[in-house]
Amino acid sequence: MASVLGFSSTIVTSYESRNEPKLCTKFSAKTCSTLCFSWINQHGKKGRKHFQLRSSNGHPLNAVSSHDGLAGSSLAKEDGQPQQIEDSFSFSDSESTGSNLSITVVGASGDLAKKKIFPALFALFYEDWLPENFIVFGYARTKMTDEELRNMISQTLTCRIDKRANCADKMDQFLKRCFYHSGLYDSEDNFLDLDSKLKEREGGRSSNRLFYLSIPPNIFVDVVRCASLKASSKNGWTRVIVEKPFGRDSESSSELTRSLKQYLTEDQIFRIDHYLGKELVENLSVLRFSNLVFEPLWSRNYIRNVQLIFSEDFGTEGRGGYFDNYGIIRDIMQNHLVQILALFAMEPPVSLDAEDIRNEKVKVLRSMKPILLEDVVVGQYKGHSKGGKSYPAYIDDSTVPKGSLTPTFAAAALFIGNARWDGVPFLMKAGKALHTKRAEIRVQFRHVPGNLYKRNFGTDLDKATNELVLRVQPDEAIYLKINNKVPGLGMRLDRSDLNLLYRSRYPREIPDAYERLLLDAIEGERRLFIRSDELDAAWALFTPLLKEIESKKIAPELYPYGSRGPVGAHYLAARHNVRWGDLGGDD
Ligand SMILES: NC(=O)C1=CN([C@@H]2O[C@H](COP(=O)(O)OP(=O)(O)OC[C@H]3O[C@@H](n4cnc5c(N)ncnc54)[C@H](OP(=O)(O)O)[C@@H]3O)[C@@H](O)[C@H]2O)C=CC1
Ligand SMILES: O=C1O[C@H](COP(=O)(O)O)[C@@H](O)[C@H](O)[C@H]1O
Repeated sequence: MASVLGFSSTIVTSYESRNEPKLCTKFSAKTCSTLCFSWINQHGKKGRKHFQLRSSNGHPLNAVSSHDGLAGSSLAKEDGQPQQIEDSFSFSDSESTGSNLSITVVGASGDLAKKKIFPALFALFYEDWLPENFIVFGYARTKMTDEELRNMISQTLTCRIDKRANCADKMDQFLKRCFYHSGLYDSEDNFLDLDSKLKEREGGRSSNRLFYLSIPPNIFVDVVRCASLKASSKNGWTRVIVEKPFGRDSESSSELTRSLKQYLTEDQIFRIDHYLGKELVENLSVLRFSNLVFEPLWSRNYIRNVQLIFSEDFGTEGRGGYFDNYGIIRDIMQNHLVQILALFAMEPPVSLDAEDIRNEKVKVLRSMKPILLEDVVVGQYKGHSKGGKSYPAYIDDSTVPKGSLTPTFAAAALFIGNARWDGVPFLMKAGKALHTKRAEIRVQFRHVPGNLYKRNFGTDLDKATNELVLRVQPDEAIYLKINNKVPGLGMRLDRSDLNLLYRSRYPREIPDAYERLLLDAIEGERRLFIRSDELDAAWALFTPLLKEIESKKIAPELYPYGSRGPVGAHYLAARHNVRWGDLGGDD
């Protein structure tokens, strides 16, 4: 760790950008301002005369993107028109005026709030990432007191495995900052009451307000209208995190965007895709752009296929009602997998700034060739008994309509029609109720031309090509399959792994994706959030396919709960000369 004197030069050039504000929070506010001020002066970044939070891309934040040509964020005026305000958060503001951060979790009684959002907020608090003055409000229709909310939240809070000190104290301190307000999602009056409660807790300080919409999509617009008209900040920024699904197709997604933009500017909307907050997905660009060995190989010249694989070993039990309206292609492929694909395939961005990265991602999405029905396999799990235990079929769920054709599994071959990737199959596979839970990116390289060791491989030359695997979860790892000489006097080659196993190399708990994304939203860093044109391009890719599947009533291939999925997926891969890497048996 750099000494205090070395801070401005050493930490700033390091990739561990989040050590900076964190380090600062450990110093007195004055020392902190001086250190960061000195860095900003030295590097001339924006010339701002106070400490700034740094984003996950290592840049001091201006907290305003120039996308959409806006110089500042806005909040809606009473007439519903966006009104320009200063959009910045800084510790110096917080020092001089004691500015506050108020986070309202809308849908606080729900599953996602309990499972992910409150625990992530606590983890940020536990690790000193939140500003000194922050409060958290839960909002939902369910009647609850502050104390009942605290009890509910406390069930799912955990401390870092490797840092349990003061856990109970920290939980107590966090819970004291949590409050609850019960209200309807479409009632401006109820949001006005929320505004009064927020103001009371904010104690007259200037305040930045973040709303997390952890609710079903049919009420997004009502909430945004009410929150923006009646509970947005009058003297700081107002931002809204929106959870997927962002529509069901191009039309409904555009309609949602249009409705949201009646009350918010694009800069205020943070469309979350939690896969972009996962450690290994975040590392994809680092691996590519900070190592000489990968980028030169990153094209059709050396890569023969790329596989994006998502599987869960449980079904949709309990979520059948939601799932049946969407299906696996909308639930996983159109967002999580396609976002990873765009990051994987994009050209090097001009910089790590959000707009530079999102510009490159959107180019990839717009270069995608239409997905052909013949390049897609859909499946649905059926009931299965194993070891005396029986597992239900998808349609056994009482919330799923009888005879539903909704796919719980899909595999597809996608192609990018640009110079770098022409002809390279990007194979996606996503499924529920499979034999394993995992998410990974697999890159299979071409054969070595004129390989001198051909005869030492045995019969399966295909297995002898290099393969790079980024295991997103579980047990995060990056490994490269190489060919190696088996030690001894003979000349026999063996497949071996160069293995970066995270739990061995970095034996500390990896933050949950929601922690990174919440912190980014607080800091105004948009890099890991979906811009509206990215969303449009992703829907433009999948909407025709979805319509074709639905209008032709394509029957999904049934596969047993807990199996490896429909055999059709193997035929699909084989037609593109691909072997699924996750089924190879030696991974
Ligand atoms: N759960 C998960 O793992 C994931 C969820 N998401 C998305 O996040 C959002 C929230 O998810 P989740 O917490 O599971 O959702 P829930 O179904 O649990 O809904 C959240 C809250 O919204 C209110 N609510 C539910 N249904 C309705 C309705 N029909 N009309 C009005 N209010 C309703 C309820 O609160 P009350 O009755 O108290 O008002 C409920 O507690 C959804 O958009 C979901 O698609 C995305 C990824 C993963
Ligand atoms: O967005 C979603 O993601 C979850 C899987 O998330 P993970 O972080 O647990 O891998 C999935 O279960 C759900 O169906 C989907 O809506």
